[in-house]
Amino acid sequence: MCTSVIYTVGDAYFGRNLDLEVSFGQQVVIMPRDFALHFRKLPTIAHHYAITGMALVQDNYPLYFDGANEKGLGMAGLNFDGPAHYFPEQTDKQNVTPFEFVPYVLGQCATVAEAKKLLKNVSLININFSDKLALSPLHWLIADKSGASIVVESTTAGLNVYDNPVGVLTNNPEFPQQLQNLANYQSVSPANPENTLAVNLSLPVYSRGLGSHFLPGGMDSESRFVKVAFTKENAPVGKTEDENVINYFHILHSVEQQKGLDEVAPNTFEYTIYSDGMDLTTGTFYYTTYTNNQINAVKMPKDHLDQDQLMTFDLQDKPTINYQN
Ligand SMILES: C[C@H](CCC(=O)NCCS(=O)(=O)O)[C@H]1CC[C@H]2[C@@H]3[C@H](O)C[C@@H]4C[C@H](O)CC[C@]4(C)[C@H]3C[C@H](O)[C@]12C
Repeated sequence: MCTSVIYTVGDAYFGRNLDLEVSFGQQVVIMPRDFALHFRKLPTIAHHYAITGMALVQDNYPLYFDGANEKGLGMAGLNFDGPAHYFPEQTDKQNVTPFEFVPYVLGQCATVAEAKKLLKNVSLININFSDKLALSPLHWLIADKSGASIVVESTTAGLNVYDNPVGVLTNNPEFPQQLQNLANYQSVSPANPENTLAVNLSLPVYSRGLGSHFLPGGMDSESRFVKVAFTKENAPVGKTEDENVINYFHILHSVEQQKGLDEVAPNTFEYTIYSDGMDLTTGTFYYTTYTNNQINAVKMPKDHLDQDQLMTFDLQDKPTINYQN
């Protein structure tokens, strides 16, 4: 499972938890403006917006899991196994394969409004990256620094683009059902509850936090959607970048998966391999990993973006314990 959020507090922070049982060897990858973007069925884009994100580089091609561009538009791909459907090539469409989709959008669009326009004529097609790397069934959260966000889901019905009033995405079911399910939890609150069950009964408020008693806490996609929406909507607004980055990671870590809790095959457990987020105004990319809770950061080198070579940064995965004696 995975979770992606946009947290808007002056600057906006966008990113995700990557939850899986195996790591792909991903790195932080900066794609500068002149890195030639080749497509299977579309003309090459020679000059585009620069992108920073988490990607697996294969044959000098960055397969982005998530990222954001220099204009403050972010995009993350999350598992959508079952409903996801990709199409054969269509003559009247911009045919994009899912592994090209993140750079296709982030390379050309500065805002969610621009992305919506671009998506009007896009079809996601079923062409694998290679024999070894088949397509993944994904859906995507796209968000910009104004806080606007959309969800893109390619199903047998076609390419569905939904406005996202919550600014979060997890996995199945389809996005409209996630919103419908969220409505079931509207009485959950950070405040102590009022007794509306039976006003003549004296019910003690025996614990702090009783307003969130019915907040789901499971690893499943619907539970994480509700929990992260609650955490994000009630997150404080910090006064500094440090405070907001810390708030942001607390939101993502509220739905992180610890090893041992989500068995996907006998004795194999999905866990949160990394959590990341970009400040969509400054372009600084932050991340933590399962073994290293220290927040690491890679700045967008704004004066060195007019070039054509990828910049890669290995994940800092070693535990950092600050021994005090
Ligand atoms: C598995 C990842 C999504 C995490 C997630 O949602 N997990 C939940 C699993 S489940 O619902 O509980 O089954 C997705 C996100 C981005 C994906 C990667 C990116 O799309 C980039 C390439 C695309 C290639 O076609 C396949 C390898 C790949 C490198 C993908 C592997 C994998 O499918 C990734 C890493």
